[in-house]
Amino acid sequence: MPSLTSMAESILARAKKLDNYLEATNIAYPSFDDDTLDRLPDELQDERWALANDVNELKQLSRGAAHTTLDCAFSWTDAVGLRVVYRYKLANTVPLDGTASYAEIAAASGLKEDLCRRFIRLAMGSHVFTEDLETRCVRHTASSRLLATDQSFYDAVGIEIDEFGPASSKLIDVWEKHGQDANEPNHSAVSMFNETEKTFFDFLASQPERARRFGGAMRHFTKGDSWDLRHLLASFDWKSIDRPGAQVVDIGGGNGQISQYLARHTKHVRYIVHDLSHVVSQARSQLPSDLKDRIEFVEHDFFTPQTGETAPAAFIMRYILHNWADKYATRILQNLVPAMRKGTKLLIYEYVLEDRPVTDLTGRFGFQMDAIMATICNAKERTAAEYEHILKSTDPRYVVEAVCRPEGSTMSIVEVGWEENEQLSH
Ligand SMILES: C[S@@+](CC[C@H](N)C(=O)[O-])C[C@H]1O[C@@H](n2cnc3c(N)ncnc32)[C@H](O)[C@@H]1O
Repeated sequence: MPSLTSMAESILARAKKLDNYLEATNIAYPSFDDDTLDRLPDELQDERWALANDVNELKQLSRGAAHTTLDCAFSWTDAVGLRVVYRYKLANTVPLDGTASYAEIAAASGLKEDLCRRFIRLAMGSHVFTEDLETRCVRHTASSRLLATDQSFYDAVGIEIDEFGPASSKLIDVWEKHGQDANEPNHSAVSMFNETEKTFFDFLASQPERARRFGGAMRHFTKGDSWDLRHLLASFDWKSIDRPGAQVVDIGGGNGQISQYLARHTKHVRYIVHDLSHVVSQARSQLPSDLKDRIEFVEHDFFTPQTGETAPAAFIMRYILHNWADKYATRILQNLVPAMRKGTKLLIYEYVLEDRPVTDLTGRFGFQMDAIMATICNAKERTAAEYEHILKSTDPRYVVEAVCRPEGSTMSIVEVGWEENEQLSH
């Protein structure tokens, strides 16, 4: 491990770089009131995240082993403070540019004044709100102001703190009841927590406000450059299949977001979006008219085999396999086999998990997603080796040809080919 001084020097060098930019462009230094680092250009954003990672390492070393572990153990207390703020919409009870007394917050929210004071002060430990020391009134910080003004940010906080977090308390109970290889989506921690035998998505279908929140949260989480679909273009040689007559089948393609984007960036390929009937009928009616000759929506349950009459140039799946345990992921892959031919590609567009421990704050996201997938549907994020394993165990003719994560992208493409090998096919 480097010395504390050399770690601090590296932090200093990064901080200076950011300060230099802020000073040169007359942007204020960041404060808890104004997150000015959001205004850094793309090329300096990486420096900002590197600074946060370095500071986090130094913080953990200086807190020491016991305190760092206890910080993690106590993190539920921060979460519960934020949950109270979320549930009682406390951010909306404080004027954006003024202050509110605890009595006013209590009157506006319906939460007892004493509880408002205690839980808001708990949240203040994470710089969600601050208090005017003279008047003892509450004022916004950048974080609480975001909660009051950005609905998808509010939804993202809500889904974690009010849905997934509490449900995760049932994860171990699920393993004890259904076994450690529990893989039924309707026996998940979310299902147990909500006392239902429904899957999370079926359950959401009967809860319009929670379904809306889920959609808002997903929009927030997929904002930003690292999620930009241009990375999908850089992950695969689309020109290699962009010829007259070529078809790409978008398995579980939802409203066709991926197909629409690809249709606008390829010339000839036709996109066939497969999904369940209720999704298809809605998606069809929302398809922009200029894409009607390039995109077709077809009802197809991916737990039934492809007909195999025509072999598409490629199948693509985004956010499909990570929703399913290996048992089901294998069935989905098995059902493509009748349509696979030499030259057909299967493009799995997913978060591909690192096969090593990751401590940096950005890279840990994949492991956090993995915990979420376990909680909501007994599913998982997978490493490249795990993708290879489920493909090979489904059918040895599947061959992983590349795993590509373009620079700056969160998502990767696992590019899979099909080997028509006489010996294997008999
Ligand atoms: C997480 S969404 C991903 C949607 C789309 N691939 C995207 O990336 O925008 C999962 C999709 O799988 C679809 N789905 C779930 N079960 C299915 C099944 N048995 N057959 C076909 N589609 C299914 C859902 O309706 C939903 O559109």
